[in-house]
Amino acid sequence: MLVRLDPMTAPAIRIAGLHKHYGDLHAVDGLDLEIPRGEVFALLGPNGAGKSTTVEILEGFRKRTSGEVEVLGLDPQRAPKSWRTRVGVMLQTTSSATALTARESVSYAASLYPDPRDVDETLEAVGLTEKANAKAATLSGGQQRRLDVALAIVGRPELVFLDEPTTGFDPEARRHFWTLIEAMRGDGTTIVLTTHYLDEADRLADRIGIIANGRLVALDTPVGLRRRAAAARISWVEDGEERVEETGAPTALLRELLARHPGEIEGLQVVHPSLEEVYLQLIDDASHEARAPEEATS
Ligand SMILES: Nc1ncnc2c1ncn2[C@@H]1O[C@H](COP(=O)(O)OP(=O)(O)OP(=O)(O)O)[C@@H](O)[C@H]1O
Repeated sequence: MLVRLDPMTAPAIRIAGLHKHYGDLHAVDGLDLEIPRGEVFALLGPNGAGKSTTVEILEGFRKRTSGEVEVLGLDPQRAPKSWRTRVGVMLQTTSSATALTARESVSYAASLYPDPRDVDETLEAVGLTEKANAKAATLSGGQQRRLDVALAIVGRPELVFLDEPTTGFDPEARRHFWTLIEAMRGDGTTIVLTTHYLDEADRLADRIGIIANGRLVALDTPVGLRRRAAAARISWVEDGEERVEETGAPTALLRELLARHPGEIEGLQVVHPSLEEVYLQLIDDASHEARAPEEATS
């Protein structure tokens, strides 16, 4: 049960016991989560894990089966229109392929909000200045996604949902987008993004939630998640042969190596596990756990 809080100061998002069933499928299966204001939160998980369903419930576009949800202090299913102007939304599928130009689309969206950003500044922020007068329908896939980002942020939302925002972006556009997110974080905007790019989550997120089979299987800072894989991999060449050791105490092993080899240690590398390795392990563990009850009954 969510305790009543002042809607103006409540956390950006509160979720308690959220379930969403599609027939027999439990797409969201008992989710509890709180996201404070000003946080950049990344929701990760494999295809079909329940990320978009969760985000769409939070956006007020999908009804939940049960549980409680509060976004900026209000239930999205019952929130008044004024609530929607405080929330920016970028859906997973592009919504911008219209006959309007990029500038006209952003201007129109800006007209719906009480205190919008400057239209040209918004186009610049997403790297679309040169395409401002191009019809949205003629933009490339990546450019349309950039326009979607512009439409989500032009209203100067307190909270913005970005569902796989950089899918189709070239590497330069992704870097540009990261700078934009960092600037929005600097302004105190709460940002919830789903992504399949672990480097993006690692770089941008204050906290990461990993969801599998509709359940949160990890919730931590990027550093905290990486620390879960205790072992570092140290490799070097000794007597002409490559040696590799995995250790939870890399400094101790390095000291020992340095003592044994007073000179240069050939091919020395210390590699810490990436977020991707930790993520894949967590997802693998979750899928084994999900299968275990079925195996027990079959
Ligand atoms: N309208 C619907 N009717 C029936 N099943 C649905 C519906 N929408 C989603 N699902 C199912 O619910 C599960 C969760 O889907 P969801 O789109 O939330 O996953 P996701 O984590 O966002 O995946 P992806 O990374 O592929 O976008 C999937 O198994 C999907 O097939």
